[in-house]
Amino acid sequence: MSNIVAIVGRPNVGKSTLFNRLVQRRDAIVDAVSGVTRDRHYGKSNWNGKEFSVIDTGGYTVGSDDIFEEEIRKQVNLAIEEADIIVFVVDVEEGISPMDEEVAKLLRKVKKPIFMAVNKVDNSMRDANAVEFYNLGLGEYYTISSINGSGTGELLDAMVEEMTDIIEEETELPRFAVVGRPNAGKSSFINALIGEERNIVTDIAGTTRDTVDTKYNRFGFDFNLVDTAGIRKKSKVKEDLEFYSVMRAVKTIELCDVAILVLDATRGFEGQDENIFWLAEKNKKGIIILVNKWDLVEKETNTMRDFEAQIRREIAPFTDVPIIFISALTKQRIFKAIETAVEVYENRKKRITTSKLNDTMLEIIKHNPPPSNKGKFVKVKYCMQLPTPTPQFVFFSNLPQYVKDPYKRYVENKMREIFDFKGVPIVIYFRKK
Ligand SMILES: Nc1nc2c(ncn2[C@@H]2O[C@H](COP(=O)(O)OP(=O)(O)OP(=O)(O)O)[C@@H](O)[C@H]2O)c(=O)[nH]1
Ligand SMILES: Nc1nc2c(ncn2[C@@H]2O[C@H](COP(=O)(O)OP(=O)(O)OP(=O)(O)O)[C@@H](O)[C@H]2O)c(=O)[nH]1
Repeated sequence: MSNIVAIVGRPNVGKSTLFNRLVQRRDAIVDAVSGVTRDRHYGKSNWNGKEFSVIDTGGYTVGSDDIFEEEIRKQVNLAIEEADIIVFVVDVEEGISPMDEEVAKLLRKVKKPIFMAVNKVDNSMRDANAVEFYNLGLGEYYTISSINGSGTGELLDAMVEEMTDIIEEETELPRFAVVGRPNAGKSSFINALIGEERNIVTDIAGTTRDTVDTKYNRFGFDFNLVDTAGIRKKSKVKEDLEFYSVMRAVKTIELCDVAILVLDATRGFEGQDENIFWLAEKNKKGIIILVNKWDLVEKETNTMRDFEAQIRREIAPFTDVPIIFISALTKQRIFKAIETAVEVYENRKKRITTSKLNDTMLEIIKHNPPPSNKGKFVKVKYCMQLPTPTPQFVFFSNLPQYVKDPYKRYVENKMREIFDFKGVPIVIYFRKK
């Protein structure tokens, strides 16, 4: 099950501004904790308790004006195929343009929920001007101002009505998603792992979702690969669209337990790799990094160590993620890769008993308590793991509001040292008791 919202529309109508507003709250928190630079085009958000991903198609249009139209048409078609909800943004200042009409024509045929957002309605004077958008034949519209936020709450209320509660289905087998930028070697890795589909045991067609999990047994491990069919069957048209690869990554990450991020060793760890990494982290999925095409790298002393150090700098403070140097071509360390993915899967399911957690963590906190604030001392009384699919811990204390991020990170690092959550995002809350 996924809730993927795609924002479409012609350039300059305010898609990015709306995107920022839709993902802001959640991203702001994530940024503060991890010190990550925010990715512009996709993010994770929630509203009224529903979680969803938002993709801004706008940022992907490159090139001159005359190829814009074709690009936008492709993006709208992909959004129609792949997203769960589409927000079509139009601009009240400009009124209906021929491009809007084109997009509306594509959207009129679609069965998925479509929300037309008439943007730049910054004041009620402009409400009346929005009426002309009825002519696009998409029915009701929402008047919003992405800049000052008015109307966006109503839009979100209506959108989440169409969303499902994402409940992580308990499966017996680990679900792995192989993600990475185009040409990193994802298909080659999958082929090296499973050998041209010869080892398919069963195809489990998702009943409530439009992707396919395929069950494999390799090297003695049972696992599902999420949507390998989708990765391999893609058409030529889709291949060169960055938006397409992002869409697939967003989708398969939502459906997996562990994201296997494939990098191209000859290119390093770059922007798009980082974006996918943090997307998996925000989705609280297990992560392993495979540095592929290692056969092509000139090995001198410390090449591997330096490469690894560079990646760890980029992913700080979530640094205990397994990094494995592989070659899909020569099949070097393919076994190690899958073995590690299974380990991360187990780490993510790990349950620490309340007594063990309190015995170890309260002792550590006693020796190094949170800094006092305005002469008041924070006392942590007890802690427990929450019954969530991914490790989350709550520490009860008298003054939780005084516990700041650096201290939370300290606690997280201690927990990682003691309990081994390699490759797994963990969340720590301080609550009042
Ligand atoms: N008055 C007003 N201006 C807005 C509003 N939302 C966006 N804008 C302005 O419209 C311009 C375009 O906004 P963007 O968010 O970059 O538009 P976009 O659709 O993402 O554009 P592309 O990235 O080119 O596809 C910017 O100058 C924004 O400040 C709004 O609600 N009211
Ligand atoms: N030398 C070397 N080449 C590799 C390796 N893995 C993949 N390649 C080559 O890299 C190119 C891209 O590999 P693919 O497996 O198609 O990459 P992909 O990530 O699936 O690419 P997309 O389908 O575009 O997303 C192909 O030419 C592969 O032969 C490797 O370990 N070593």
